[in-house]
Amino acid sequence: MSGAVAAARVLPKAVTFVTGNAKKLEEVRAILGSSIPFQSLKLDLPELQGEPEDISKEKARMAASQINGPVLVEDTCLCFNALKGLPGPYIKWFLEKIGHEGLNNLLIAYEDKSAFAMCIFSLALGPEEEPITFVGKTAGKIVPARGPADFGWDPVFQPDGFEQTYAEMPKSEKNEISHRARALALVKEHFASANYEVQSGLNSFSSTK
Ligand SMILES: Nc1ncnc2c1ncn2[C@H]1C[C@H](O)[C@@H](COP(=O)(O)OP(=O)(O)OP(=O)(O)O)O1
Ligand SMILES: [Mg+2]
Repeated sequence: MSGAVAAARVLPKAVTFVTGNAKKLEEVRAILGSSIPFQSLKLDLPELQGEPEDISKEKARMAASQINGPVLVEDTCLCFNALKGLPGPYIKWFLEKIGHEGLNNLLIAYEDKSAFAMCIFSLALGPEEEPITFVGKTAGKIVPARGPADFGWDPVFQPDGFEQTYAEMPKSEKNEISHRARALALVKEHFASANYEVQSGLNSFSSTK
């Protein structure tokens, strides 16, 4: 389904962004501002296996059936080109087990330190609906950790064209070029053209401008 839907689609309630990661939520709020009204819910959804887009879609299906309403979820991958895209969606466990140094060590045998950060949002309008995906990528390279270590692998990812790692960059700058910002730009475009109407109790709003 593309973003160009003519008839207004009534959603029973506002979209819920489901994540167990407070930092992700913080970035999504900072990037979206008030452009898309959403609520959030902290739920630890299972970490699935497979191709990144399938993982994100399945995550949305699970969240939509738990919430019984429209949901937005996001799955983040860090893909090393020398390793044909791994750790990819498994970056969470790699980071947890081997840390920043271990991530660098994975590439010791390779000259190619290039990588890309990828963020895949999936929007499911309800439990029985096929999720729509929005993919954002930012190319860069893996470097020894620099900068504050308060968000995941930010200290070891240096985006192309910048001298700083994600962790060293001012948040506002990161939020302009990040994989998450690029995916959210597509989410915004979709909401701007999809003509959703939300009805929840006394409140209602339309996603069109
Ligand atoms: N922008 C980012 N910069 C650095 N690290 C990130 C970023 N986004 C996510 N991470 C980390 C957090 C996780 O360890 C891993 C992504 O795994 P993922 O399953 O998408 O997140 P999560 O399990 O923390 O939240 P969720 O509940 O939304 O799945 O990468
Ligand atoms: Mg997760």
